[in-house]
Amino acid sequence: MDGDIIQLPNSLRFTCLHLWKESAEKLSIFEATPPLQPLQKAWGINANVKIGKYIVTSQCLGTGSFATVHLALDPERHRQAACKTIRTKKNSEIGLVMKEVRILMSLKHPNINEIYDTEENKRFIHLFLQLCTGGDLFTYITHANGLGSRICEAEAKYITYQLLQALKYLHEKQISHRDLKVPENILLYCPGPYPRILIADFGLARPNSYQETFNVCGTVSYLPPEGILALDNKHLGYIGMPSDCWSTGVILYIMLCGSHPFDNEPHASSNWVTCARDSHKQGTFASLPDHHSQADLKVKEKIIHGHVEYYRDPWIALPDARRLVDSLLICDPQTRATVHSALASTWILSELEDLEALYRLRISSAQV
Ligand SMILES: Nc1ncnc2c1ncn2[C@@H]1O[C@H](COP(=O)(O)OP(=O)(O)OP(=O)(O)O)[C@@H](O)[C@H]1O
Repeated sequence: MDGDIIQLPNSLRFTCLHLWKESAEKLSIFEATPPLQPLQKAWGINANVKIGKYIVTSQCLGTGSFATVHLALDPERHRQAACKTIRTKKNSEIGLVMKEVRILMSLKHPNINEIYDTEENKRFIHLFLQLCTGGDLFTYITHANGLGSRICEAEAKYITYQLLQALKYLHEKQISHRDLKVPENILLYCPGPYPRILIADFGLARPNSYQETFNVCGTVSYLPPEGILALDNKHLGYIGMPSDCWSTGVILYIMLCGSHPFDNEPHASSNWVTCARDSHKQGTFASLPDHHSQADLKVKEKIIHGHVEYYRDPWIALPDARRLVDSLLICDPQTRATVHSALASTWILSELEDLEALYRLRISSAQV
């Protein structure tokens, strides 16, 4: 401890000095005073700060279009958390963020990122969330092993099973997520194979999701055909739950074959394109540069025609998986697979016992 003295008889006397490392030397996610980044300064978190009962560190875990997320510590419960900070300018924005909070607060599921607390001041809303240390699903798929930007069938099945469990829970509560995508919104609870996934970012989630909405939002390359049509025709609406099922089909396709079913041109980068007309995420779509709009147009066309190519590996060897992807990527939302029918697909049912056993062992037991 700082100040302790070790005295060795007839020998030297040592005084222990607790050395506080300069921030520039710290790199690990779990260290309390890591290097500063300009964004963090702009966001107002540039050193350890106390927000409510939490100590929010300057360690940035990630940034989205509307939020920045820092590592936080809860000294009362001796646990770490992720502090998602959203800058709010108008009262209406506060209302929309609080909508996300209310939805999250009403949810408790092993595959949904839990919210612990919120703190609010004039400029920011801070959401304290369950910490995920495994990164996002996209990074996992592209870096996990030597399969070249895809994962093995067994892992893809286990991840799909978890995703469907979370969606079943949400859809039974009449909530749709509407922004499921691999790059940011599916996080891994911790590193390692057969990861536990957590759905994050409920900023576009919608209650009463059996109702048609005219406010299209989400990421273009994950939107279903009816969402794309509604995006371009303001009088058209779409329903959130079938939209989540479509996105699940896209995610499953990506996991198994390592490319996007519709956004697969070499320079098509519409993956990042977020569009929304009904939330604090408003306006992004409108401000796209031209070349992105072009790439985006192609992706939109492919989605509307619902043409999925299965010409490459590994589809020949995976007929049941392909049938499930096909059923989730049906253009007509009325006949598209639901979460229940996806869970009852041959691909899932053929290994249900093993899936359930692994899920119970690694997830349900960890929740208790
Ligand atoms: N609970 C968490 N634990 C660890 N990291 C997280 C957590 N939540 C978010 N992050 C990181 O922060 C990043 C941004 O978070 P999030 O996607 O929620 O922000 P956003 O601005 O709402 O996103 P978007 O750009 O999709 O609108 C994520 O991509 C992820 O890397």
